[in-house]
Amino acid sequence: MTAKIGYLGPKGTFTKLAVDTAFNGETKHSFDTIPECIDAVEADEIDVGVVPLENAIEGTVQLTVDYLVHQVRIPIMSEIVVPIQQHLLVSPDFSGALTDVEEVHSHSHAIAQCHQYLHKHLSQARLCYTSSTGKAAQMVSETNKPIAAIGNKLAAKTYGLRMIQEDIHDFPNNHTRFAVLSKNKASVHINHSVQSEKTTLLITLPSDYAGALHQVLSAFSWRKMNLSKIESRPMKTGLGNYFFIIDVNQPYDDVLFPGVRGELEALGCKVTMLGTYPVYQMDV
Ligand SMILES: O=C(O)C(=O)C[C@]1(C(=O)O)C=C[C@@H](O)C=C1
Repeated sequence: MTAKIGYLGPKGTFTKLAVDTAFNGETKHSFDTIPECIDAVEADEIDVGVVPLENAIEGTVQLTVDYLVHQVRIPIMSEIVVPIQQHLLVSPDFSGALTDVEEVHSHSHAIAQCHQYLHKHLSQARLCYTSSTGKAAQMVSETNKPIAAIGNKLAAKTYGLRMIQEDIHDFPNNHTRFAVLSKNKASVHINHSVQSEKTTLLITLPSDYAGALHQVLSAFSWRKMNLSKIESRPMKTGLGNYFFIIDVNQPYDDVLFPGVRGELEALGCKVTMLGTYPVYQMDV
């Protein structure tokens, strides 16, 4: 049976670009928000959900991480990494200069990736945040007002917009990681070569004491387990309470990971695995 793939939509988002590159043949369903997409996987309305996880310039997509940690626990089955190029999109009828643009619409992450450009060239324009870059492009296509969207070439094509300025992101090596979420591994078919394997752990420390994080990291370090990311997020139980999300650059195994878990649990930590999965780096 063909898997149903959900993504942060509407058409023309970077998530849709990632989904189109990674999956072919499957049916694709657009969701307006990240929580709606994750909820649909949880409710078995779709088999797979694809949502943004982290951008090279702006960092973690907090909404995705917090939703996966606090609301709905669905394993990460794969990670897709795609290059990100942000363009300034206007209606084909817009004939003014950049200084005539009154508003710039986009997703907060896309706006953040272009802060310097906006500061230098569009300081008069009001910044308006949308649920995705595709949504911003759709809005620009539906009005006669002198407004612009930040988005990709697919959005320009999908909504018939003109790219008034290409490549407006502030740093060149721009990529975003997308999480492929599913309850069932068999639903995820990505026909690309695997670049690496990763395991993401959620670790809660028992209480704030000197050297706690050092002890946690030691459990990985003396086993020579390479970490590619460590990030703390509030537990939402009060100021000063954090959990850590740790990416380990290797797949789960039956010796090292149980060893780490046992050691950390002996220290009073709680360890939860958010996924052990292949990473696919793609050109879109
Ligand atoms: O709005 C989109 O196009 C998305 O897919 C979301 C998102 C993000 O959340 O980071 C994805 C990639 C880009 O970094 C900008 C926006």
